[in-house]
Amino acid sequence: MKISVIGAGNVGATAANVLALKNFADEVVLLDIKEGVAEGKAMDMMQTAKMMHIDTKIVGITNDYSKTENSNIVIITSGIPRKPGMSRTDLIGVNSKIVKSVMDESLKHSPDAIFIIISNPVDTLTYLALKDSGLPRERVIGMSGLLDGSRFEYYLAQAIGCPVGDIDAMVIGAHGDLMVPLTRSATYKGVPVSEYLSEEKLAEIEHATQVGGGTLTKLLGTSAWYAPGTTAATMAEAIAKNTGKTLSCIALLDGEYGEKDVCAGVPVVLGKNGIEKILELPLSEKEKAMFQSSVDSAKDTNAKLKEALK
Ligand SMILES: NC(=O)C1=CN([C@@H]2O[C@H](COP(=O)(O)OP(=O)(O)OC[C@H]3O[C@@H](n4cnc5c(N)ncnc54)[C@H](O)[C@@H]3O)[C@@H](O)[C@H]2O)C=CC1
Ligand SMILES: O=C([O-])CC(=O)C(=O)O
Repeated sequence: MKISVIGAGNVGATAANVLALKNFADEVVLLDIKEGVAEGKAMDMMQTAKMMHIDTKIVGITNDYSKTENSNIVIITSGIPRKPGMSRTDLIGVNSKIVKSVMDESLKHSPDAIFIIISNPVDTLTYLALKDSGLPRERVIGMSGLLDGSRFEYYLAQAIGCPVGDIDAMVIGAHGDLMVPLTRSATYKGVPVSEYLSEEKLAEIEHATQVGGGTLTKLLGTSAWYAPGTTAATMAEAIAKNTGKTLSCIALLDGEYGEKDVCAGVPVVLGKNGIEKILELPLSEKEKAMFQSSVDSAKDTNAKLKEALK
């Protein structure tokens, strides 16, 4: 199993490190355009190998895609992150061009790879990567729902006062402030969280989840990386190990949830072919309306692509 991570910044380097710690890949290649940075980070990680029981070989490279040859999975994190006060959509001008060129180069060297897109605005850049490459939707997957769900679970666990591992909750929709935390089906040890938390508290948690990335951006001065990098590695693991786990991921919708020709977060069964299946949840009328508004926001961003790529 060979996995390439394009972009050796905060998210890319974290993804590579977590992949190495998970220890299931033969090789992880970290590539960046900044001279020496990927090499340095790979060397630094390799110097933890004995202490952390890592058998995976981590290779760093400056812009030489031949080293990514025949990757099974390519994770694209290249691009600029937002700063406090910016929206993810503000990144489209710079990042659409970067993702398009990185996708083209990666595909030349790894024609059979499954692609995980991270760069923002991620729903739209997943759509771009799909359309530009002409790959089937099974092989181009965006990362966000699992991350947003982890934030939702964190906030719920904080409020209930329990370990986060005892909470199960999911977020669907586009990766923006209109994302849809599925509170109705969120549980603490199988019991609806509404048994433990008031409507007001749950509304507060939903909002905190929706703006979770922005909150971290304000605190850090740039956007988050530990949970995003870990989420990317976890998606790659589900694909590489063919687990069939259902994770919320960004997929091209083709009639599911009444939507077509748009990428947004939905529950996806991940396996050796990438997207094995999209699960259609029985949403309430309120959830359906929220999902619709969220997907409409992704469509609005998609409409900016043509101009952005000029
Ligand atoms: N989908 C999601 O949920 C999340 C998405 N993101 C997005 O991920 C992206 C990366 O974020 P960070 O790692 O924090 O940024 P960063 O600035 O730390 O790293 C980005 C790296 O990409 C590299 N890069 C730029 N152009 C490149 C190219 N053409 N080829 C190869 N590498 C190139 C830069 O040199 C830099 O090292 C941002 O767009 C951010 O918004 C971040 C967190 C979560
Ligand atoms: O907030 C950002 O810009 C980065 C991101 O998508 C996240 O952490 O959710």
